Amino acid sequence: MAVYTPVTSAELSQLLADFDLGTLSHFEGIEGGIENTNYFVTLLLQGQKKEYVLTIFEELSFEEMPFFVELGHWLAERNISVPYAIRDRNGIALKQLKGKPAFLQPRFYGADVPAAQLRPHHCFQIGEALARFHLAGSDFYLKRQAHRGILWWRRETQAIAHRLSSDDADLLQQEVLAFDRLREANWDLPTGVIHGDLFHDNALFLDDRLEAILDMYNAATAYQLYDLAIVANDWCSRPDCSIDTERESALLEGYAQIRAFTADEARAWPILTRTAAMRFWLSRLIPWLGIAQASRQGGDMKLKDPQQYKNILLSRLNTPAKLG
Ligand SMILES: Nc1ncnc2c1ncn2[C@@H]1O[C@H](COP(=O)(O)OP(=O)(O)OP(=O)(O)O)[C@@H](O)[C@H]1O
Ligand SMILES: N[C@@H](CCO)C(=O)O
Repeated sequence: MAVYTPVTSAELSQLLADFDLGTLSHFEGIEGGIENTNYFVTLLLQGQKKEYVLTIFEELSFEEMPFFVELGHWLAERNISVPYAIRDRNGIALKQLKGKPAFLQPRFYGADVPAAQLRPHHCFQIGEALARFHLAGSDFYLKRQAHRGILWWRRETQAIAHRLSSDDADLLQQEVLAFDRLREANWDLPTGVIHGDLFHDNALFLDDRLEAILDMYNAATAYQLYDLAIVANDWCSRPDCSIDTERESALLEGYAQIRAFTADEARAWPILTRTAAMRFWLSRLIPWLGIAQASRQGGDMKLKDPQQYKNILLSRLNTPAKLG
């Protein structure tokens, strides 16, 4: 259960008093997420019920929030189907609940597709949607360094090395260095706002059509192809962590029909699929080792399996990914 911050109906009603969306009819915690607390909130306005989602941010500070609030508005205004923070009657979208940043957003319908049911047509659609997201976000006026990006993985691989086998520590370090070399090469790798965590559980499908992309709180300014690599590793890997090339081809085809790849992106693809695997191996390892989970109170932190991402990395090393 991932409701880390409990709220009462009185607290919620107080927040809702700033909006003209109606009165509180019902609310319930959403199980499933691991980073933030989410509630489905049903409001009654002129006899009609309408549903929203309230997110309370467990890790992001108030200072970090404007990037995400603005990004949601920016993308939604460009017809990208993502949640955005609803402004109250004074134009304020970012709220405070229990001392934490919070906002209310429209509810989307549909469900994520379980990993075992992902097919090429899902991958094709998410590829198209990600390319549209990248194009819409390419001139977004705010920039953000990923909080689990290059500085973080350089620092953390050093910090945890003594807790790992020397083979694992070397493997992480090898991929950190491979990304450093890629950056130094100054290849033509389009940069812009990326989603940063577009796993299949962050996409809703309705009647087999992609309805919305959720959970943009790892968004940052980075290589667009790196974002696609994150998607490929999650959406296109089999239970044994090998890559399903049929799904991966569909993903790349869907993406490329919206935004064509550069020649340098084709060269960078095998490296970035490994970087993306290293990033999630590391972010899963840290809580697994019991190092960093200070901000969670009142709920159990759900741990994801680091070994899966180590195996995806090994799979990417054994069979380098190809673009085109
Ligand atoms: N706007 C929305 N409309 C419909 N459902 C939503 C919306 N926002 C969140 N949800 C539901 O809440 C779940 C958790 O949301 P989200 O992925 O943003 O949380 P999180 O804690 O940041 O998760 P993660 O584990 O991916 O980091 C989603 O999987 C989805 O079921
Ligand atoms: N998608 C991440 C967790 C949320 O950031 C993972 O599977 O490790």
